[in-house]
Amino acid sequence: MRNESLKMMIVAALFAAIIAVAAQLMINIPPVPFTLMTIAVMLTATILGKKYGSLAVTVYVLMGLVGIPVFAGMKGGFGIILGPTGGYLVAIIPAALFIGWYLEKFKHTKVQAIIANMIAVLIILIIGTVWLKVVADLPWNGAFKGGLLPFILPDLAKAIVAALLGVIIRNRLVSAKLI
Ligand SMILES: O=C(O)CCCC[C@@H]1SC[C@@H]2NC(=O)N[C@@H]21
Repeated sequence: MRNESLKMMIVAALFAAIIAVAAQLMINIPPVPFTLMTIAVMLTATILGKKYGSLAVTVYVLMGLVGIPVFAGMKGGFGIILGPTGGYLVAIIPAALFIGWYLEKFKHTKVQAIIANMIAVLIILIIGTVWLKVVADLPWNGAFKGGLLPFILPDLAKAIVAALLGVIIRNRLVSAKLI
């Protein structure tokens, strides 16, 4: 394995750990917790790009899947993925892929990063809410009230913060040849 890919895999593992920590910064508002996991996912994808950003997010989900308590509230295991909040956890992988793909196509400017991160938030919230509706057997308005409405504005704000910070951090890491 080339040194460069080994270095990027280590960086991706570090970011997976950062996502795990951010997921614990949460407020329990059943049925779905408010958590900083999403901002960490968006930062990761904005900084690392499509390949290593989505790798870091996938490693995070896989760690939880095998039972490491990295999901919100220090939970882990396959049951969480199959449960009411599993859709958000599955959705962060395509969301990270989307951010990386979009920024590779349209360049890493702050405006493009805000657009990419806002679309990613919608991907996470739409998949998560549909999953919540089906798994928790809620009516559509119950799923919207519990799974989408409380998060839409805070998560769009997180998208803006992640985009602005992500572009700055990425530029610094690229200049320092760290990524
Ligand atoms: O069980 C988990 O670890 C997943 C929690 C998912 C929380 C979702 S992600 C999108 C939305 N924004 C939040 O702050 N919370 C929900």
